[in-house]
Amino acid sequence: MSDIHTVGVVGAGVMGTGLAQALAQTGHRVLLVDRTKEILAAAERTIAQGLRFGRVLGAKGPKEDRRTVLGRIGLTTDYEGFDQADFVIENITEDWGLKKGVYERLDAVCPERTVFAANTSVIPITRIGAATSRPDRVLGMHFMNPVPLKPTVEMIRGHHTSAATVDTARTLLSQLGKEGILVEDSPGFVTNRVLMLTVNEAVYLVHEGVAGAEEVDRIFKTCFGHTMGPLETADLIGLDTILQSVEGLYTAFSDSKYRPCPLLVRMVDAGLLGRKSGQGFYNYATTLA
Ligand SMILES: NC(=O)c1ccc[n+]([C@@H]2O[C@H](COP(=O)([O-])OP(=O)(O)OC[C@H]3O[C@@H](n4cnc5c(N)ncnc54)[C@H](O)[C@@H]3O)[C@@H](O)[C@H]2O)c1
Repeated sequence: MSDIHTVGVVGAGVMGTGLAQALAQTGHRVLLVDRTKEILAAAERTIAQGLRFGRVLGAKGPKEDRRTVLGRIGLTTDYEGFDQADFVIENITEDWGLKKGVYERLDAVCPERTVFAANTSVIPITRIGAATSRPDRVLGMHFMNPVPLKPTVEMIRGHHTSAATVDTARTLLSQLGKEGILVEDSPGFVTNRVLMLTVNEAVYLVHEGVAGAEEVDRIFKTCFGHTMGPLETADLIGLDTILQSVEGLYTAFSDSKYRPCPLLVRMVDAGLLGRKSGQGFYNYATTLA
């Protein structure tokens, strides 16, 4: 597979901005699409800020002027340029109804050769592939947050995903300076089947008054050597995404062990989404600017 040059990134939230930054920093032409110009403008500011700090923290790619890197990112609300996309990575809200509509649109606007990667948390890749006319060219690429700094990606093979598609995805990952670990399709894959259950159970501990958020996190960090506790991780991911993922697992497995904690539901209803809203289990008001 020859090099991948033009990459469409759908969704300019936490993951889409990180991906656009990582791709542009490694020389790719990026087409970033979201619903409104305002969201895209905010995404551009986040990426500019990420470029300022990312290099210090160890992001991949040659040292380049920030404007050169930002100049590789085209912003669009109507998929302009996607007829040139070699590869598309979808990162919209974890909602099957919304994602289905996006895949139908992508299928219509992208060339037949374009590979689609779903950066979903729990939705089965086989179901996503079936919403397109190219299920052999659809796979899961579950990036970790923050994308520019995380070296490993969980790759998921759907029922129809071809070996050539997996190879193409590996080519893109090597261009990004990342490595993939391939697993088979199942709701939540490996990462989120375990992580979402852990986070939800940690929220239950706070809900039941067994321990405060800080105590829960400190136990994981100091007893198990984790860099972050489960509730800090939840704040980083976004509590809305956690809730959508836990609900997705609950539905997929029809298993009550994935029942969402009422405190998680209440926090999402209250707009306490973690880092992205400035308040979750911890306060980030001073770090948002
Ligand atoms: N946050 C994480 O740590 C993480 C990690 C891995 C995977 N994921 C997955 O990545 C995806 C995105 O998560 P996120 O945290 O970036 O969410 P987010 O809420 O930060 O961003 C989602 C973006 O999708 C946009 N969007 C919604 N509907 C759209 C549509 N029809 N067309 C175009 N854009 C649309 C929203 O406007 C928003 O900007 C989800 O599927 C999530 O499960 C998240």
